[in-house]
Amino acid sequence: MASNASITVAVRVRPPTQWEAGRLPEPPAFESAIRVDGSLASPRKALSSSNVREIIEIADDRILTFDPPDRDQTRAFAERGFVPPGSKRYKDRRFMFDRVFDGSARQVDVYEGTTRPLLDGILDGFNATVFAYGATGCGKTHTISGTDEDPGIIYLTMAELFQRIEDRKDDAIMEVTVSFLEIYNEEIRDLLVEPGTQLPRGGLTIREDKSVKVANLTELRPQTADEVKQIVLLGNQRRTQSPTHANETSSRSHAVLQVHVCQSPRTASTTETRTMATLSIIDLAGSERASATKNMGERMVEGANINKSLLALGNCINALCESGGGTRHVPYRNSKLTRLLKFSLGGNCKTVMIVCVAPTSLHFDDTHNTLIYAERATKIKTKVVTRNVVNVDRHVGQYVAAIQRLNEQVAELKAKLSANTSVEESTARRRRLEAKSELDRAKQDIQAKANQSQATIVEGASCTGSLSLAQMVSRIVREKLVQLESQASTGQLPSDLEAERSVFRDIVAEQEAILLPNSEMQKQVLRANNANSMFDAMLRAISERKSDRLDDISTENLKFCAESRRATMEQAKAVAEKNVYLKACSQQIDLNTKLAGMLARCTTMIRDGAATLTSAASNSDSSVLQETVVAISASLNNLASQNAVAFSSIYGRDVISDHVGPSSLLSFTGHSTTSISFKHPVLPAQPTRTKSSRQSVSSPRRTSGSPRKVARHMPKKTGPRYSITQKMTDKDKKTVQWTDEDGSGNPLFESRTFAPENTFRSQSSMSTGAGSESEWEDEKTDDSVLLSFSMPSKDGVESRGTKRGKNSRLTAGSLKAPTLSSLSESDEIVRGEPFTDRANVMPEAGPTRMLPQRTRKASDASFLESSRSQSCVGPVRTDKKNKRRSSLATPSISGENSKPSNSGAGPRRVPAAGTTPGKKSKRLSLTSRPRLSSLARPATAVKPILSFVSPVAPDVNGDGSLRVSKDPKYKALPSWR
Ligand SMILES: Nc1ncnc2c1ncn2[C@@H]1O[C@H](COP(=O)(O)OP(=O)(O)OP(=O)(O)O)[C@@H](O)[C@H]1O
Repeated sequence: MASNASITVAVRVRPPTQWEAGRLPEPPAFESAIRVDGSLASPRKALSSSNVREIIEIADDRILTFDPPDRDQTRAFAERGFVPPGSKRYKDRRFMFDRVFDGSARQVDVYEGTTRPLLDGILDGFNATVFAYGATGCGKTHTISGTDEDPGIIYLTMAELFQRIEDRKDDAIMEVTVSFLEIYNEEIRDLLVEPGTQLPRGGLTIREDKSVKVANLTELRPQTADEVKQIVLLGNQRRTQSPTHANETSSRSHAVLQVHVCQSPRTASTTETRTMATLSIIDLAGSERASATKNMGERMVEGANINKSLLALGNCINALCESGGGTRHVPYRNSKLTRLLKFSLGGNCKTVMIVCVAPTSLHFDDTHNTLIYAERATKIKTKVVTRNVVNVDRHVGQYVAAIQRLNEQVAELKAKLSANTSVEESTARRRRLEAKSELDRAKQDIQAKANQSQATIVEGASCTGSLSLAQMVSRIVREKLVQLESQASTGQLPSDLEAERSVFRDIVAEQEAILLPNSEMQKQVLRANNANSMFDAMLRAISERKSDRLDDISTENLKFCAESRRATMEQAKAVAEKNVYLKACSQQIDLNTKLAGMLARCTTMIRDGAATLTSAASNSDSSVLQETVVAISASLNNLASQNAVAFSSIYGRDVISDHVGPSSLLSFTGHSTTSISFKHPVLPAQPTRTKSSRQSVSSPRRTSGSPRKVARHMPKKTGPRYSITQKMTDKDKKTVQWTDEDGSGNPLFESRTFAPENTFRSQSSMSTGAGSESEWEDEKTDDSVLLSFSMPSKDGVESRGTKRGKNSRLTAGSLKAPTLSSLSESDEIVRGEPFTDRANVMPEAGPTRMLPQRTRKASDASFLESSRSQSCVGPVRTDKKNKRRSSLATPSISGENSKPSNSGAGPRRVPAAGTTPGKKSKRLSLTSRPRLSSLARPATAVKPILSFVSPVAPDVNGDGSLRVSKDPKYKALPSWR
């Protein structure tokens, strides 16, 4: 491969030095000095005393004009006087070079315009030389070496060379060696010899073969451009420099930096093609005129040698120009410099000559000579440049080295590969870790949101269940109410039905209040729906979010996680709703159980009351009284029989016991009806069965001074009432009403709890058929039971007569409800309290109170607590609730109207939150109020609504059975009316 080339000549005009700049005239110094008429114009400004002027005018990047005409004619006249026409006042010579750089050119501009194009050749095996030529102090050293802060061509060239070697290192093995010498007084000196070593610093000889080499020259192998820069700076320090008149740091020698680049391709062929190239960068000493430098002595000798070598260089250049690359003799051997540059000037080399000139007239002649010198160099025609390629046939012995090298190469490539693999692995691992942490973060977000929302959502589900129950209660009661309303439209209702209607209206109103859109429960459901929607949206957002950090598996994982969390939430909602229904069922069963016992006891007491009245009537002298009492007695018997029939049809057992003993009325001190609660799923304990407990029918005695709110919940008109055990007071408004009245011939069992102040809880209780704790907290202690009966038809009674005559035991196992066997009264047994001691006590204030007042014991209070705690209806209870419970339980023990049987027992009274200790709580009561009007109303066939009964057999013998009386008097069923 060959390349046509001649010497590239570039001119760099240095900027004026500070000293020069101070003597240059400020442009424009004068206006036009010659007038149109030829006379001189008077100068406006005083002429500068200095004769310094710029003598280089740069036309473009290739052309400059030396000593151009001065535009200031006045000044020209002042400087040079009159010039006859035809004679030339200025040199005004134009030079054209390959590149011209003005004073503002930067180092990198010069590098890119001169040396950089040589690099391609160097790496392709072409020799190249760059030398700076010029008069002393014109900027050669500055251009070639530069300073540490503003490095010159050497540093910039080496930096790019090493960069290109780095880029090619996969294809070729490249070696760079550097030598640095100076030619001082025709002596070659090694600038890289460390002082104190055995190596000779000077006196080196040139060996010329196909190339020119300096023997015993130190060669260094720098790896970076910075190392080369340090080498050059070090060499420059060792270079001979002396201050001269022209330059404070004048180089008194020619400095030659040679960079040898040898490269061999990474192949394993039998022949190896090596390319070698040498880049020589030469900083010549400055030419100087002895007269100008005023050098004496050693300096003058130096200058003479410098001039001699430069003259030899000029002669060589002249010879090269004249020969045109031909055979004319070129006197290379006249100086060490030309010998060294032999192949750079006329040989196989690309050469760049950087000519440095000063810009001012102070260096007029030097600049002129230099430009002429440089112009001549442009005419040098070098030979065709060829690559320095050596094909080395490998000797057998070299194969070992080649194999060794290849092995090293393989190892190197393996290392690279494994490095790449490990990089890929580490990248993959990092991405996995990032994905995992992102996934964990997303899961935590989901969990946090679930934790945040779950309580609200689950509570909403409970409220939804409660609303469903309220709807059901509302619908059922409304059906009954519609029947009553239609019956009322045909005529005035009897008082018991009127009361029932009023109660139903209240129930419906309460239930519908719950169902109103702005009710608390509906609001809670709304809140829960909102929370649920937000939760769903959040899950959607998280599971569908796009993240660069998440890989496919993590994305799927996140989706599954979100679905799983959604399913978990749905399950929690379903469980909450189910629990509402389960507790409602449990309460219903509990309620039925207790009401069954109450019915049995009341029926027995009615029977006993009828017998007592009959006996009393026989002793009376008044026939009217006798007749009345007998009639009442007959009605009571009829009522008892009817109840027994109803009981039998409901529970499948006869309620009448054949037990003969003292009258239940006489022994009655209260019964366990106080334990009836529409809210308590926990069954009362098994009582110790006694006659009195079996036969007593009494309304609960009020033991606490808590206020009654029942007045407003009571039927507005309940008609005439009479109490079996007491006279009703105004406060006794809370009732449970049993009626057989629906006209369908079915016994109707209705329970009623009147609304407490907390509508929500009241309605919830109604929806479940059981009162809330707050509603029923007093009913166990002080409320009577309102019983309303219809007189059965005689046929109806007789049709059941045969059954009534039998002894029958009502046992847990014989009851219909399959869940009854799970119920027990063990707590009563454990407590050892007689059944009659339980809290179905009568209001002590009643004037008609027949039996001693009994109070509830602590066990009743604890039962109250335990029962209340199991209420599942309504919002989650708070501390307020707990305090209230305490306050509710205690009055039954320590109320001012009660006499605790065990003063040491019972819970401590704690004032309810929101109420003052002395404030009466608003609670409902269970009252037992048989009504004459109800008794007198003709009965229709009754059918129980409730089919579940408790295993608790109320008022039974110790074995739990209930015996039916065979007393024939019960068969006489006179109508009350
Ligand atoms: N292009 C330039 N820009 C700024 N300063 C320059 C430039 N060229 C030269 N100089 C300054 O001019 C002064 C002389 O320069 P330099 O030493 O490079 O000249 P020289 O040609 O090497 O002289 P000699 O032949 O005597 O060694 C130095 O102080 C240098 O910093």
